[in-house]
Amino acid sequence: MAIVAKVIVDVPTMQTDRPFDYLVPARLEDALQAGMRVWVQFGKGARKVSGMVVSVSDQSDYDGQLKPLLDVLDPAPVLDHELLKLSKWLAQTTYSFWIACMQTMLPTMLKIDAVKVAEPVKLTADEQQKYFGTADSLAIGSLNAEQQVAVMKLAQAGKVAISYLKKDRARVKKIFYLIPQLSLEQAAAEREHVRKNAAKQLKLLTLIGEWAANNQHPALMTVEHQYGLTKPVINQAVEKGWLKLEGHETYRDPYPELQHQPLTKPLPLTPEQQTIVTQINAAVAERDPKTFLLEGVTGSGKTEIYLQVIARVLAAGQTALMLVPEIALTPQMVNRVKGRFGTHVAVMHSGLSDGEKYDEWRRIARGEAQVVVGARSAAFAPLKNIGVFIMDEEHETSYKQDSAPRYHARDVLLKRAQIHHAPVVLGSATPSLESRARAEKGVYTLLRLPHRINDQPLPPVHIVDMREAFAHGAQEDFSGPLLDALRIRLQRQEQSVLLLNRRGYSSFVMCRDCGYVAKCPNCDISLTLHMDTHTLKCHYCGHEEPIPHRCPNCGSDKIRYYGTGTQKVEAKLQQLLPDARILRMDVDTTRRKGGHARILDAFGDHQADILLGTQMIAKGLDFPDVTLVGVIDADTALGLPDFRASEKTFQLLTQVSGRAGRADKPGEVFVQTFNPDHYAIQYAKRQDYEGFFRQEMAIRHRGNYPPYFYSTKIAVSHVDETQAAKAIFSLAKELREHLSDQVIMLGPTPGPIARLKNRYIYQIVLKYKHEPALAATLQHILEETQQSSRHGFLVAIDPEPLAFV
Ligand SMILES: Nc1ncnc2c1ncn2[C@@H]1O[C@H](COP(=O)(O)OP(=O)(O)OP(=O)(O)O)[C@@H](O)[C@H]1O
Ligand SMILES: [Zn+2]
Ligand SMILES: [Zn+2]
Repeated sequence: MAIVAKVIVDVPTMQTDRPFDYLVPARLEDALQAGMRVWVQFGKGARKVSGMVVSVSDQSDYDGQLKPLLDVLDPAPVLDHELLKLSKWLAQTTYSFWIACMQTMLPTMLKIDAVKVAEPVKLTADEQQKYFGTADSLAIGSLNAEQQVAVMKLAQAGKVAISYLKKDRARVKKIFYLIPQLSLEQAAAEREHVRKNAAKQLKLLTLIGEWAANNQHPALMTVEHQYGLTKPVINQAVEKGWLKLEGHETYRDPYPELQHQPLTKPLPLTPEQQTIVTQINAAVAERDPKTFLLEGVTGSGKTEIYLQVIARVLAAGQTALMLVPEIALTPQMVNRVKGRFGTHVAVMHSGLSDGEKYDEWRRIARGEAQVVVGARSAAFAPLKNIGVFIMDEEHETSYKQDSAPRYHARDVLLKRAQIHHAPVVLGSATPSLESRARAEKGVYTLLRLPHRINDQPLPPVHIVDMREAFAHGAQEDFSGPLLDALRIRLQRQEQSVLLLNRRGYSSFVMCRDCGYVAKCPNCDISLTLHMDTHTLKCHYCGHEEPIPHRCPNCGSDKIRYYGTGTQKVEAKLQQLLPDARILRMDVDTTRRKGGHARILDAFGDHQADILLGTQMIAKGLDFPDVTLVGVIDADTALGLPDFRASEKTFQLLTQVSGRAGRADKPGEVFVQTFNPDHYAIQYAKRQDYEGFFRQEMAIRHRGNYPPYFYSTKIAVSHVDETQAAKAIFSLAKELREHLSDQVIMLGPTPGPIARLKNRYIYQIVLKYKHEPALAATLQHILEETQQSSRHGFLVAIDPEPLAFV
């Protein structure tokens, strides 16, 4: 009987988004398993493409002659049964291509596909610029689904060649060891045959004798360093048969400095902590996939709870998956988990090199690491037998991916929890409204830690009305009360943290004479200044140009940089407090690898009195001598047309306030604002999450916003604005026909960025409570646009978007 492999091919289009049957050649019959990548011939031209085996069967639904599968890429499955199942669920719930979802789950180095420009280049200058910029090749994995389709089309037109770069095996890092092939006596005898002036060879022979006698296999690297024996000398010895080189796979350790620290001991829990740990442990033991919402004020000891639950899970022979927001993956958090569980921990976040990521992934897949700490994409870590899922700072918006597949890591954890029969712990001092509302309804179990460890009070928060402050001679960004508080800290040799709540982290260029702002020629967005390369870049399409010295519009030379302003604020602060030692943390000072860690270490070391930074300083920092937190501009987000603006402001203020007075010295917070009476600011002053939750829920209820309503955003884009507009209106009509009249439709409107990568965007937001026909309707719309994609339409569907506009 023939064995058939069901393969999802790496051709991300709607028509190919299903398994195709291939005949498994006899030589592979025993070896082939689901979750392995393979080479197959596909389509009219019988192109060679890669694909993923999703199942192996002895039956085929296809009547024609099956093509044989060409080859396997992986010696073992890269996706196990659970992750394969998860990938299908992900594709359905995010309206994405199945193959794209599977690729999202794998580390970059396992993605074998890169697209290269064909030689000779047949792309028009426009196409070259649009897809490749100045590069001559690009990884197709770095493109979104729509771009991938576009590039595939270029490939079909023979304009670019697809070349598959398989790097993963070559990139396995190996350590070579020297295995003596001579005994002590043989080595001595061999010395007689060597020229007397060949000092290196004589030395090596002596060493070989010693290693043989002591049964040692020294590492090549050590031998080179310790004895100054160069590679040619050793290669010669290998040729002569004195030595053998043996390569052993090894891992890159992203945190070498943590290697030799003694492990920390669990702290004796407070009664509050103990009650919570007991409840979570009970669910772990009963394999109850329930969700806990751990609402604990800042500094209440949530992390210690996570660590003790993880310890319990490990003791039972299970594994643990813990997510933290990218921004909080400071060495502080990694230290705490690695410090407790040492080599059992694998870390996954974007700060690691591709090689490091790949190594950590392999350690997990092979069962060598049982605890995973990572950012969003670590939700797909290939752990087996997971005993608990933890998501710290569960309200963080970085858990939602804003390109396809548009998934939320929280949903992934909840789904995996069902498969593994394990509980989920969502922790935060300021839970998302969605999660807190679910706890209210009893869908999640609410656990609360209302007190700080050692019953330290939460720091008092003073609201400074900046309108008044300016009347009383405030110095630009600094009110009198904040400056006084800073001076007191300097006298007492205590530390302060200052938050500059500027929206976005980008800097731009503007002409002071005519107001011209440098904009991207392809997108409706200003270009971002990069001082390191001295260029202006578009973060959306990659367009890059030199910084102008004269205004291209009016010719004036008064063209200036504007930006987050941290540098300017720092200069002003230094002028006001000449003796203060200030550390600045923003995109510029953390751009280089490890920049983040260096600044935090220096601050922890008391090399500075004041840490001044953007949002990245608000989270997870635990410095005992910080007794003052200042927020320079609390309201920047409040003016945005975003229904989550109040929630985000409240969360940010509460989180950053939580950095003060965490140890025995009491803390104090100053929040400067132009809206002192705004409820988000008032509740943050009282650090009253529950109060804020109730008021905000009332407002969401009145506006029919989440969490009272579900929402989905649908965007259509086209290079021709009229076409895009027409398409969105016909799409709106179709949605109205198929959906109930309970659905609230916002739009059609132009997208928040009206043009991106030369495509005009129009959008619709749907709000609804229960709409069983929605998924099928959207799926149908996607299929339709695929048909019409030769007319250049692209549709993007975003379930539960972070923002409507
Ligand atoms: N049971 C305990 N006994 C003594 N100290 C503890 C205990 N639990 C936690 N701590 C200490 O209290 C401090 C605050 O705890 P932790 O950082 O875990 O709080 P958190 O709730 O995670 O804080 P945040 O949300 O603000 O980051 C830490 O320095 C921690 O080591
Ligand atoms: Zn100008
Ligand atoms: Zn652009």
